[in-house]
Amino acid sequence: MSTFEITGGTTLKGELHPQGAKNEALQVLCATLLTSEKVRIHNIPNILDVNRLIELLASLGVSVTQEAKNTYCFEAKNINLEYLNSDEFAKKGSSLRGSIMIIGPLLARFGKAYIPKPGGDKIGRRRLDTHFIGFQKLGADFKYKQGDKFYRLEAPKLKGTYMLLDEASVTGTANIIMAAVLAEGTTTIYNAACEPYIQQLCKMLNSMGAKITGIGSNLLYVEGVKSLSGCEHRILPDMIEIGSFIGLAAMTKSEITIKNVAYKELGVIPDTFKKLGIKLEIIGDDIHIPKQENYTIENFMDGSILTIADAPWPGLTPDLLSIILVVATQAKGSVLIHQKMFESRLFFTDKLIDMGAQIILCDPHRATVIGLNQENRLRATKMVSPDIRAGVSLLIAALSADGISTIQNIDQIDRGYENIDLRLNAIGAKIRRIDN
Ligand SMILES: CC(=O)N[C@H]1[C@@H](OP(=O)(O)OP(=O)(O)OC[C@H]2O[C@@H](n3ccc(=O)[nH]c3=O)[C@H](O)[C@@H]2O)O[C@H](CO)[C@@H](O)[C@@H]1O
Ligand SMILES: C=C(OP(=O)(O)O)C(=O)O
Repeated sequence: MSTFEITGGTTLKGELHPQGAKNEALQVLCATLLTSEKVRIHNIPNILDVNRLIELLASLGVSVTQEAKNTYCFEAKNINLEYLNSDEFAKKGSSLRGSIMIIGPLLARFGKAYIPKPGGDKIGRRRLDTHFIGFQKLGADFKYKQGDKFYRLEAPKLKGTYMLLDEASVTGTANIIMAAVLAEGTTTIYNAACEPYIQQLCKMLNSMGAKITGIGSNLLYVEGVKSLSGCEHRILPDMIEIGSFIGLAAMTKSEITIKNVAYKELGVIPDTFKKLGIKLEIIGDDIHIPKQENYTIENFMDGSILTIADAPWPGLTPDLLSIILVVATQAKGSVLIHQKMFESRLFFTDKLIDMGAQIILCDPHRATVIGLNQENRLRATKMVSPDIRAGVSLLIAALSADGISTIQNIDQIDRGYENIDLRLNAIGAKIRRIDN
């Protein structure tokens, strides 16, 4: 496992270009399995999770051609379903969360799909009921034995139906949509997740000949078609990376411009950072964060302490809460961070407390942060990255801290951030990658 050694306390200055969105990439890559024709995808981020999924698709028989740095062409003409029974598949499939989304396309096109229990962040229980109940409603037979780490689904034919999802699961909605596009008849999905990731997937599928309406809402209609054709698709900039860069600028008192952010797709993210007192200027489609010596957290209108909580889209994505928490440690004022979705995502606050941050972890879901107003810098320390977003939050904390910090297990960061060390060093950061 590699390590980052970070010399903190330097101010950064310059432009950052966000990578393509990890969570969209994982969906649209799986969608390439739905057609035997060529699918060209632009702006694919060069990150561990995406590269692992591309490798998995190639092992399944998809022909993969890299045409430019972030552009690939996929052709799923000769799929080897036998691979699903191999030990190698069991290992590769369980190494990331996104692999779960090969089920919908495989089931729709080939009538069967097996998948090992997927990986991803260990941030609490991450159930998959929504996926499997959805497939069962479409007529699939689902087999899973407790202790067996494999899920098996078979369906000679999928039939459209009405379904009300028990929760607005992001990958669950994507999976069900990809199964429904080739089902017989119309599928209505209510309480669907509607993140830009899902909207992008639906637009891509429609460009392949699918008939999906209601895009952007939580009520989707999917009229099944007999087959899909190839297409060309461009992945949106990663909104979580954009949020991470805004937080980084504020914490390190840096002036940073984030280029081509697709501002319209960012939902409540910019306003949430503004509530922490961070100034953002929108110039064309760029976000410019001016150098700020201090930032003051707003209270609610009645004077009570601000709460920032996650919620299904268009609410605030849970993937930014760890970053918001770390940024609040140097703000003026207090805020309650409420992580409603995941139950183990706030434990990394112990590390921030070691560094001198004032945080009370009220319970696994809630933390109160009392900002230091940039008066006392955090202290450098040694830490291990527990998950992707905590990892980046700790990186931001270390960049703002006095002294030299180390973060181990940075594979967790590489899972979702493309060459983060090189990109930040280019604007003045001091991060050294040590390959162990
Ligand atoms: C590969 C991928 O795309 N991963 C994302 C995806 O994971 P993923 O699709 O796995 O997450 P889900 O949307 O299924 O659910 C995440 C968690 O939130 C809970 N939940 C979900 C919906 C809801 O209305 N209420 C609720 O409490 C679930 O029980 C679960 O514990 O969506 C998560 C939620 O945005 C993000 O953190 C992950 O980055
Ligand atoms: C939780 C995340 O990823 P995954 O679902 O891949 O574990 C994330 O991107 O913050």
